[in-house]
Amino acid sequence: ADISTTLAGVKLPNLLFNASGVCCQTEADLKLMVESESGALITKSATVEQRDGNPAPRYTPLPNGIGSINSMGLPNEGYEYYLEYAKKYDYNSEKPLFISLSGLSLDDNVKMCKAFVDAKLPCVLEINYSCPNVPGKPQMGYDMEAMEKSLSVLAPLIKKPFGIKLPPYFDIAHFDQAAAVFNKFDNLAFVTCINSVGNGLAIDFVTEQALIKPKDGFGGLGGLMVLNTALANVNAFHRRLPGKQIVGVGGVVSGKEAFLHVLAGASAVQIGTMLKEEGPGVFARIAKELSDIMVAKGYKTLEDFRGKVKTL
Ligand SMILES: O=C(O)c1[nH]c(=O)[nH]c(=O)c1Cl
Repeated sequence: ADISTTLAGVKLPNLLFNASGVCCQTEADLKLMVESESGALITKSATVEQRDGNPAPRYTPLPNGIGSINSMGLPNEGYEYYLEYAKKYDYNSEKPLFISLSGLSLDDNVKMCKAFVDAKLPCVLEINYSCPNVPGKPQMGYDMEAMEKSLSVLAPLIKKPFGIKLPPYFDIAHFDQAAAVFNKFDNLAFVTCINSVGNGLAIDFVTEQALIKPKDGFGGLGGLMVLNTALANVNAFHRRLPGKQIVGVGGVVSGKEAFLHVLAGASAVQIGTMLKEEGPGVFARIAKELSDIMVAKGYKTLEDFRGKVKTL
């Protein structure tokens, strides 16, 4: 079956790629993504300066495949590293490049976006409004006014289609309020839902210790356990953002969850925890599983079922 897609005007040979943060901090990581069967790749969220991030242990999978917890603390090589990578990238390859930016202030985001705009590159920007793990920095995604202010500056600056990475919302009024902001920006081409479910706490029963070191063990939750919150956010914004696209992320462990994300409205699907645990081979596996599901159900393309979740 045909699992190709288009996102922000660029063609992806298949709808799967990495969630920013996983397998994408260094050129070596990104090379693995280029060599994988993913349909695209996205870089680790960049800040103006290089960051070491939080002390380890700062990521761990959770027992029984239910997911993961992380409090990485935005470790990255600094935006100029990713700008250089974007300048060297082979845009004739069939795999488009996405760049994640997560400035610690609006000025930082302006500085980084300007640099990418001035470089006139084909890569697509995804602005991260939802990092839950920088101590002292509440995430923008839960501050509608701050997001609107940021977008009112960045959207005209970026000019071409771009996306934003959102935290999960849990209240219908918040879906409504967030969509009202996003619908004001025509070149906001897609929203990526969801980032990790912020500030969970994983405790080891035997040792009675938190599993990760930063923030008293508090960190973002990912993996299968967040699937149903992810599907809700994908569908809520699919219903509320006519003319925009949704990138679905959260809980994709097989072709089945990728299928459900498309059914909920996703135009592309990112994989985080499963990529971290299984490695880049996950893309070939899930691509085949999804294609087999589509054949079994009689669907030829993603358009045949995108957003067609039935209600009772
Ligand atoms: O701690 C992190 O680096 C991190 N971790 C996440 O789960 N989401 C993010 O957006 C970021 Cl920036």
